[in-house]
Order: sequence, then structure tokens, then C-alpha cells
Amino acid sequence: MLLHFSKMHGLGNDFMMVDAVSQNVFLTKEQIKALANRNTGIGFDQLLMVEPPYDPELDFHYRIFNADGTEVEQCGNGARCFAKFVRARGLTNKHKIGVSTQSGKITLYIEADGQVTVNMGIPQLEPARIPFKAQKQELTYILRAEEHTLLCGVVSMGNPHAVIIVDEVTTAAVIVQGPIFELHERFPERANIGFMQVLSPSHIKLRVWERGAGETLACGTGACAAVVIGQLQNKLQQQVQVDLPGGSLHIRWNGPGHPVKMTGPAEHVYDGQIAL
Ligand SMILES: N[C@@H](CCC[C@H](N)C(=O)O)C(=O)O
Repeated sequence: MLLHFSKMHGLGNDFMMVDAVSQNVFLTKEQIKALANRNTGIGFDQLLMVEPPYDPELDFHYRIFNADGTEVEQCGNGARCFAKFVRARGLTNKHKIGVSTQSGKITLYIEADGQVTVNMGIPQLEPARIPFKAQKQELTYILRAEEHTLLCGVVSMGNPHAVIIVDEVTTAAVIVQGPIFELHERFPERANIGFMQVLSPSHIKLRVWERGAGETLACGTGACAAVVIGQLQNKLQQQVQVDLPGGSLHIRWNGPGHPVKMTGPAEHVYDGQIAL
């Protein structure tokens, strides 16, 4: 079978986009891992499989798979690429698109300048909803593993995140501590681990070790999670520029009970086909 796909990226967080509205596709976990391989496959951080809507009030549903083949609930940079992809494929001509993922419904808006704004929904802080093992909800938690001790905030943006404030992000121990805390026993579904440097109340630098993908050039849900945690800790204001290794996102959050809004670019790289 020949599988048609597009390669896209959001600030260097790269995706294999598959139209499963007009193609009949089923991929096993092993096939996804093989396609994700950067030496022997197409290479990507996540695969997005776009499907017809499950809910008649929405335009589409899409599934998200990490490079390790695991299916996950949410992907911020992927959401922006999805919006551009369905228009480029002629699957819709709308500028406001309603879609569901495993974590629920989100709305996307294609702006006049081509950037995409995503209403990412209301962040969840209750430990059971992240999921995170804790007796009660706190602003910060101490996590220990091996010789490492971290003070972090935890939040779900549809997917689980821990956010650690560091003095200098370029030298932060992302590669060492990321994989250790991704698998920490208090995250039963594993977690994405963000390292945030606060430059000012409206400007941060962020690196994210992504669950199932390793460190990426950008993580949209990670940027939202960092702004939520930074605001709750009184370090950030409502509108924040988040500088990631691959570029910048603009995040807005009006506080608890409100949705997080993310604006940023989404780029098409090439269209391809591969024999399965
Ligand atoms: N890169 C994404 C997040 C993708 C999923 C994540 N690795 C997880 O396992 O939750 C983003 O831009 O949000």
C-alpha cells in the first residue's frame, strides 16, 4: 500500500501528517516507530492522523502518536500544523476549525498573517486529572530520583507536564533529568518535562523533554504549561512570549478557569508517499 503524507513543522517540532479522511489507513505501533526513525524512516517527533469528526458539531478528529509509537492526547504545535494541513489538502476551506483529539475539543483560527491561534482549553491542576500522584493539589512539588531533586509545578494541557524553573536554560540538565523524570513513578502516564528560564514577567525561555520523543525544538503544550505554572507562581503576567530552541510562541492565559490561547507558525515542508 502507498501511504500519502505531508511533512510539516511548528518551530522545528516536526510531524508526519496523514489524511485518514480520504485514505484507509491503519498503522501499528511498530510501523509508526519505523516511520519516525530519522535514519531509516521519514523522521518526525509526532505523527498526526486526521480522521472524520466523531462529533457532528466538529469538523475533524485527529489522533497523535509520539515517535516511540505511543498514542497521546494533545499536541500544540501539531494543532497548528493540522489547521494548515486540512486546508492545503482541500478537506475544508474554513478559517475557524473545530476538532477533537483524545483529550477533548479544541478550536483553531487561521489568522490573516498565516499564523494559527489555538484555544487549548482550560489547564487542569488537580493531581488526579494530570495524572500525578499527590495527596493534595499544591503550587510546587518536590520530586526525587537517583541523585536529582527537582522543585516543579505540574499541570495537564490535555497531556501531562512538569515545569521546573532554572537560572539558565541553555545549560539546564534537560538531557539528563528529562528522561529520568519523564518516567518518575508519580506520573503514571509518564510526563513531558519543561525547563523554564524567566527573563521578565512577559518573556521566558523554554526547553522541553517530550514524553515519547525526547528533547524537541519546540513544544506547544509545554509552552502553555510553562506560562500557567509561571503565572500561578506569580512570576509571569497574562501575555507571554515563549522562546524555544526553534522559535517563539505567544501564549495568553487569563488565570484559573480560563482557556490558554497559543499563537504561532505552522510550515509545510514537502508532500510524499511511502510504501508500507
Ligand atoms: N510536541 C507536542 C506535544 C506532543 C505530545 C507529547 N510528547 C506527549 O507525549 O504528551 C506539542 O507541541 O504540544
